[in-house]
Amino acid sequence: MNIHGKFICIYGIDGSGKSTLAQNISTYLSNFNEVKTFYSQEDAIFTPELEAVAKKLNTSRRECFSPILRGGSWGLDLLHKSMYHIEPALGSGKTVITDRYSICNLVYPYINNVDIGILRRINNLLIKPDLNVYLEVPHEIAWQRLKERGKKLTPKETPEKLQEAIKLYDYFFKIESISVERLDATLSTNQVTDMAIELIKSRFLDG
Ligand SMILES: Nc1ncnc2c1ncn2[C@@H]1O[C@H](COP(=O)(O)OP(=O)(O)O)[C@@H](O)[C@H]1O
Ligand SMILES: Cc1cn([C@H]2C[C@H](O)[C@@H](COP(=O)(O)OP(=O)(O)O)O2)c(=O)[nH]c1=O
Repeated sequence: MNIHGKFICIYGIDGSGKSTLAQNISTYLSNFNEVKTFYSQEDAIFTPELEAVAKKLNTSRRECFSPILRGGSWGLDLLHKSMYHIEPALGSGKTVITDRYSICNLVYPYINNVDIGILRRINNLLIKPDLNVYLEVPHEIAWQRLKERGKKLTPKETPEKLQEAIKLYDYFFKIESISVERLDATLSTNQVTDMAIELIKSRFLDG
Protein backbone atom coordinates (compact mmCIF):
# COMPACT_ATOMS: atom_id res chain seq x y z
CA MET A 1 0.00 0.00 0.00
CA ASN A 2 1.89 3.02 -1.26
CA ILE A 3 0.74 6.16 0.58
CA HIS A 4 3.87 8.30 0.38
CA GLY A 5 3.58 11.80 1.81
CA LYS A 6 0.34 11.21 3.71
CA PHE A 7 -0.16 12.49 7.24
CA ILE A 8 -2.27 10.49 9.70
CA CYS A 9 -3.13 11.70 13.25
CA ILE A 10 -4.44 9.51 16.03
CA TYR A 11 -6.53 11.00 18.82
CA GLY A 12 -8.28 9.67 21.90
CA ILE A 13 -8.28 9.96 25.67
CA ASP A 14 -5.42 8.52 27.70
CA GLY A 15 -5.69 4.72 27.67
CA SER A 16 -7.69 4.66 24.42
CA GLY A 17 -4.78 2.94 22.67
CA LYS A 18 -3.23 5.76 20.59
CA SER A 19 0.41 4.80 20.96
CA THR A 20 -0.39 1.11 20.53
CA LEU A 21 -2.25 1.82 17.26
CA ALA A 22 0.42 4.25 16.05
CA GLN A 23 3.03 1.53 16.56
CA ASN A 24 0.91 -1.16 14.87
CA ILE A 25 -0.04 0.80 11.76
CA SER A 26 3.50 2.09 11.51
CA THR A 27 4.78 -1.51 11.47
CA TYR A 28 2.25 -2.46 8.79
CA LEU A 29 2.81 0.58 6.58
CA SER A 30 6.60 0.19 6.84
CA ASN A 31 6.27 -2.82 4.52
CA PHE A 32 5.38 -0.43 1.70
CA ASN A 33 6.47 3.07 2.72
CA GLU A 34 9.12 4.95 4.60
CA VAL A 35 7.22 5.78 7.79
CA LYS A 36 8.00 8.33 10.49
CA THR A 37 5.98 8.06 13.69
CA PHE A 38 5.99 10.94 16.17
CA TYR A 39 4.91 10.20 19.70
CA SER A 40 3.62 12.94 21.98
CA GLN A 41 6.40 15.20 23.34
CA GLU A 42 9.07 13.48 21.24
CA ASP A 43 11.35 16.16 19.73
CA ALA A 44 9.88 18.68 22.17
CA ILE A 45 12.13 21.56 23.25
CA PHE A 46 10.02 24.05 25.19
CA THR A 47 8.33 21.74 27.70
CA PRO A 48 11.58 19.93 28.58
CA GLU A 49 13.13 23.33 29.24
CA LEU A 50 10.37 24.09 31.77
CA GLU A 51 11.01 20.65 33.22
CA ALA A 52 14.72 21.42 33.58
CA VAL A 53 14.08 24.72 35.37
CA ALA A 54 11.60 23.06 37.73
CA LYS A 55 14.16 20.37 38.48
CA LYS A 56 16.78 22.99 39.38
CA LEU A 57 14.25 24.46 41.81
CA ASN A 58 13.66 21.01 43.26
CA THR A 59 10.05 21.00 42.18
CA SER A 60 7.91 19.77 39.30
CA ARG A 61 6.80 21.51 36.10
CA ARG A 62 3.18 21.41 37.25
CA GLU A 63 3.95 23.02 40.62
CA CYS A 64 6.35 25.58 39.18
CA PHE A 65 4.53 26.92 36.12
CA SER A 66 0.99 28.10 35.48
CA PRO A 67 -1.37 26.14 33.21
CA ILE A 68 -1.24 28.94 30.59
CA LEU A 69 2.55 28.69 30.34
CA ARG A 70 2.46 24.88 30.27
CA GLY A 71 -0.25 24.91 27.61
CA GLY A 72 1.70 27.52 25.62
CA SER A 73 4.83 25.40 25.74
CA TRP A 74 2.90 22.39 24.39
CA GLY A 75 1.53 24.63 21.62
CA LEU A 76 4.99 25.86 20.67
CA ASP A 77 6.40 22.35 20.83
CA LEU A 78 3.74 21.16 18.39
CA LEU A 79 4.40 24.08 16.04
CA HIS A 80 8.11 23.32 16.19
CA LYS A 81 7.44 19.65 15.48
CA SER A 82 5.12 20.48 12.60
CA MET A 83 7.57 22.93 10.96
CA TYR A 84 10.88 21.20 11.54
CA HIS A 85 10.01 17.52 11.65
CA ILE A 86 6.61 16.70 10.14
CA GLU A 87 6.70 19.01 7.09
CA PRO A 88 10.22 17.93 6.04
CA ALA A 89 9.32 14.25 6.51
CA LEU A 90 6.20 14.62 4.34
CA GLY A 91 8.18 16.66 1.83
CA SER A 92 10.67 13.85 1.43
CA GLY A 93 7.81 11.43 0.73
CA LYS A 94 7.56 9.75 4.11
CA THR A 95 4.26 8.65 5.57
CA VAL A 96 3.82 10.45 8.90
CA ILE A 97 1.84 9.18 11.89
CA THR A 98 1.35 11.15 15.10
CA ASP A 99 0.03 10.14 18.47
CA ARG A 100 -1.95 13.31 19.44
CA TYR A 101 -2.16 16.56 17.47
CA SER A 102 -3.78 19.99 17.42
CA ILE A 103 -7.04 19.28 19.26
CA CYS A 104 -5.22 17.78 22.28
CA ASN A 105 -3.60 21.18 22.84
CA LEU A 106 -7.08 22.66 23.29
CA VAL A 107 -8.68 19.83 25.28
CA TYR A 108 -6.10 19.62 28.09
CA PRO A 109 -5.49 23.33 28.65
CA TYR A 110 -9.28 23.84 28.61
CA ILE A 111 -9.60 21.25 31.39
CA ASN A 112 -7.15 23.44 33.35
CA ASN A 113 -9.29 26.57 32.71
CA VAL A 114 -6.77 28.10 30.31
CA ASP A 115 -7.95 30.69 27.77
CA ILE A 116 -7.38 28.82 24.52
CA GLY A 117 -7.41 31.82 22.10
CA ILE A 118 -3.64 31.86 21.55
CA LEU A 119 -3.52 28.07 21.31
CA ARG A 120 -6.16 28.08 18.56
CA ARG A 121 -4.06 30.62 16.63
CA ILE A 122 -0.98 28.43 17.00
CA ASN A 123 -2.97 25.43 15.76
CA ASN A 124 -3.87 27.36 12.60
CA LEU A 125 -0.17 27.36 11.70
CA LEU A 126 0.19 23.58 11.84
CA ILE A 127 0.35 21.47 8.72
CA LYS A 128 -3.06 19.83 8.18
CA PRO A 129 -3.44 16.06 8.47
CA ASP A 130 -4.82 13.98 5.58
CA LEU A 131 -6.64 11.68 7.99
CA ASN A 132 -7.74 12.14 11.61
CA VAL A 133 -8.57 8.97 13.55
CA TYR A 134 -10.32 9.12 16.91
CA LEU A 135 -10.31 6.09 19.20
CA GLU A 136 -13.65 5.86 20.94
CA VAL A 137 -13.67 4.19 24.32
CA PRO A 138 -15.77 4.69 27.48
CA HIS A 139 -13.80 6.34 30.27
CA GLU A 140 -14.25 3.30 32.55
CA ILE A 141 -12.40 1.04 30.10
CA ALA A 142 -9.62 3.59 29.51
CA TRP A 143 -9.22 3.98 33.27
CA GLN A 144 -8.93 0.22 33.76
CA ARG A 145 -6.24 0.04 31.05
CA LEU A 146 -4.29 2.93 32.56
CA LYS A 147 -4.24 1.23 35.95
CA GLU A 148 -3.07 -2.01 34.37
CA ARG A 149 -0.44 -0.26 32.18
CA GLY A 150 1.54 0.38 35.36
CA LYS A 151 2.99 3.78 34.34
CA LYS A 152 2.79 6.61 36.87
CA LEU A 153 -0.58 8.35 36.48
CA THR A 154 -0.64 12.10 35.68
CA PRO A 155 -3.22 14.51 37.17
CA LYS A 156 -5.41 14.31 34.07
CA GLU A 157 -5.57 10.52 34.35
CA THR A 158 -8.56 10.15 36.68
CA PRO A 159 -11.99 8.74 35.76
CA GLU A 160 -13.53 12.23 36.06
CA LYS A 161 -10.95 13.96 33.86
CA LEU A 162 -11.11 11.16 31.27
CA GLN A 163 -14.88 11.62 31.10
CA GLU A 164 -14.45 15.37 30.71
CA ALA A 165 -11.85 14.87 27.97
CA ILE A 166 -14.30 12.71 25.94
CA LYS A 167 -16.83 15.55 25.92
CA LEU A 168 -14.16 18.11 25.04
CA TYR A 169 -12.77 16.08 22.12
CA ASP A 170 -16.30 15.99 20.66
CA TYR A 171 -16.76 19.69 21.31
CA PHE A 172 -13.46 20.80 19.75
CA PHE A 173 -13.69 18.53 16.70
CA LYS A 174 -17.03 20.19 16.08
CA ILE A 175 -16.12 23.83 16.66
CA GLU A 176 -12.81 23.50 14.80
CA SER A 177 -14.68 21.77 11.90
CA ILE A 178 -12.25 18.87 11.87
CA SER A 179 -13.58 15.77 10.16
CA VAL A 180 -12.59 12.70 12.06
CA GLU A 181 -13.00 8.97 11.53
CA ARG A 182 -14.10 7.20 14.71
CA LEU A 183 -13.00 3.67 15.53
CA ASP A 184 -14.44 1.44 18.24
CA ALA A 185 -11.40 1.16 20.49
CA THR A 186 -13.06 -1.25 22.92
CA LEU A 187 -12.20 -4.03 20.46
CA SER A 188 -8.94 -5.98 20.59
CA THR A 189 -5.72 -4.29 19.47
CA ASN A 190 -5.66 -6.51 16.37
CA GLN A 191 -9.23 -5.59 15.45
CA VAL A 192 -8.57 -1.88 15.97
CA THR A 193 -5.42 -2.12 13.84
CA ASP A 194 -7.28 -3.97 11.05
CA MET A 195 -10.06 -1.36 11.06
CA ALA A 196 -7.52 1.46 10.88
CA ILE A 197 -5.72 -0.20 7.95
CA GLU A 198 -9.05 -0.64 6.11
CA LEU A 199 -9.81 3.02 6.75
CA ILE A 200 -6.42 4.10 5.39
CA LYS A 201 -6.93 1.92 2.30
CA SER A 202 -10.40 3.26 1.63
CA ARG A 203 -9.28 6.86 2.13
CA PHE A 204 -6.10 6.80 0.07
CA LEU A 205 -6.36 3.92 -2.37
CA ASP A 206 -9.99 3.53 -3.47
CA GLY A 207 -11.29 5.85 -6.17
N1 LIG B 1 -7.58 -2.33 21.91
C1 LIG B 1 -7.03 -2.55 23.12
N2 LIG B 1 -7.56 -3.50 23.95
C2 LIG B 1 -7.03 -3.73 25.17
N3 LIG B 1 -5.95 -3.09 25.66
C3 LIG B 1 -5.38 -2.15 24.89
C4 LIG B 1 -5.88 -1.83 23.59
N4 LIG B 1 -5.11 -0.86 23.06
C5 LIG B 1 -4.16 -0.58 23.99
N5 LIG B 1 -4.31 -1.37 25.07
C6 LIG B 1 -3.49 -1.35 26.31
O1 LIG B 1 -4.00 -0.26 27.09
C7 LIG B 1 -2.94 0.51 27.64
C8 LIG B 1 -3.03 1.93 27.10
O2 LIG B 1 -2.71 1.92 25.71
P1 LIG B 1 -1.84 3.09 25.06
O3 LIG B 1 -1.60 2.71 23.63
O4 LIG B 1 -0.67 3.38 25.93
O5 LIG B 1 -2.90 4.29 25.14
P2 LIG B 1 -2.71 5.87 24.91
O6 LIG B 1 -1.48 6.06 24.08
O7 LIG B 1 -3.95 6.30 24.21
O8 LIG B 1 -2.62 6.46 26.29
C9 LIG B 1 -1.65 -0.22 27.29
O9 LIG B 1 -1.28 -1.04 28.37
C10 LIG B 1 -2.02 -1.05 26.05
O10 LIG B 1 -1.26 -2.23 25.98
C1 LIG C 1 -1.38 16.06 27.32
C2 LIG C 1 -1.39 17.49 26.89
C3 LIG C 1 -1.22 18.51 27.82
N1 LIG C 1 -1.22 19.80 27.40
C4 LIG C 1 -1.03 20.90 28.37
C5 LIG C 1 -2.17 21.11 29.31
C6 LIG C 1 -1.56 21.58 30.59
O1 LIG C 1 -1.51 23.00 30.63
C7 LIG C 1 -0.17 21.04 30.58
C8 LIG C 1 0.05 19.86 31.47
O2 LIG C 1 -1.02 19.01 31.39
P1 LIG C 1 -1.07 17.70 32.24
O3 LIG C 1 -2.48 17.27 32.26
O4 LIG C 1 -0.37 17.88 33.51
O5 LIG C 1 -0.31 16.73 31.23
P2 LIG C 1 1.12 16.08 31.31
O6 LIG C 1 1.35 15.76 32.71
O7 LIG C 1 0.97 14.86 30.44
O8 LIG C 1 2.09 17.09 30.76
O9 LIG C 1 0.08 20.62 29.22
C9 LIG C 1 -1.42 20.10 26.08
O10 LIG C 1 -1.45 21.28 25.70
N2 LIG C 1 -1.57 19.11 25.15
C10 LIG C 1 -1.56 17.81 25.51
O11 LIG C 1 -1.68 16.92 24.61
